Amino acid sequence: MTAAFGARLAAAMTAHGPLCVGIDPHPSLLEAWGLPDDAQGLRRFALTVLEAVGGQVAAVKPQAAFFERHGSAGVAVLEEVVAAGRDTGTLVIVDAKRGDIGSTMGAYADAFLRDGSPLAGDALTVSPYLGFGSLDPAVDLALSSGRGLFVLCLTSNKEGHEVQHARTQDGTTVAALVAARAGALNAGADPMGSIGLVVGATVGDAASRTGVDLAAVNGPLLAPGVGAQGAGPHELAQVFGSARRQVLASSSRGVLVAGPSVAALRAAARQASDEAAAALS
Ligand SMILES: O=c1ccn([C@@H]2O[C@H](COP(=O)(O)O)[C@@H](O)[C@H]2O)c(=O)[nH]1
Repeated sequence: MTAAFGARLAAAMTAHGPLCVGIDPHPSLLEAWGLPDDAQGLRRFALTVLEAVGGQVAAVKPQAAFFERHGSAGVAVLEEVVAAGRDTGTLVIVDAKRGDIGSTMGAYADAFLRDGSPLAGDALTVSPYLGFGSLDPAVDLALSSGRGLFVLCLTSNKEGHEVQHARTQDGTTVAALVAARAGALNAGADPMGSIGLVVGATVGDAASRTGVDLAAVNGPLLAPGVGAQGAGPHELAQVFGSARRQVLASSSRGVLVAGPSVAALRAAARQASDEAAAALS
């Protein structure tokens, strides 16, 4: 039986530091790397990133959108990248941000979380904005298969507050509700549960302003926004306070601009990981 995702991630962060490298084959990066904007270019790009950081960082996070924009050929590359990432021993978080009514969510869960599915990594990003309970099929399958979820809570984009800071009739914010539901699923887990949140490293004091108790989530906190979106060590320390040990900082372009040299990519990832570790210690 596979160990729980939360325990596997905690061990990976202890071994390699608290960094997730995003695999985001932007057209502009493909061009900068001298690669074509097609499925072969994607494949070369993603496998180069894995050669550089596989076994060196806690996790990688392929962004599904950049593969899907190439249709079935791109999705086939994503499948290859998920398998190759897992073969390196590095945890693979598929950033597909799925969310739908429960019956359809069951199909997404089968695609991204079921043993044997070619798109199933170690964890999946999901959206709770059809109601947290709509995620139940994904929660059930993640927990029974040793996988994890990262539920969008306080996202790194400037528009996120329109929905996430909104208050329900009793004054609770939407973000606080999402965080409390994740925390309930992680209750009693040691060292931490498998139902994480996405909390951008760019959100400043939003957690305290929205009443989100990050430490009480007792699960991993995926923190995009490091690097290209402007957040760095100072912001990581500021945003996460006493929940620092749960944080997996995520950087895509901030590392990827160092390519296509494998050595330069590896060095950029090591520097980002060391900086995150220092900020979160
Ligand atoms: O709140 C969120 C949730 C997800 N993301 C994703 O992370 C990466 C960020 O890329 P950078 O190049 O490091 O800016 C990207 O795949 C986003 O879709 C996010 O940025 N914010």
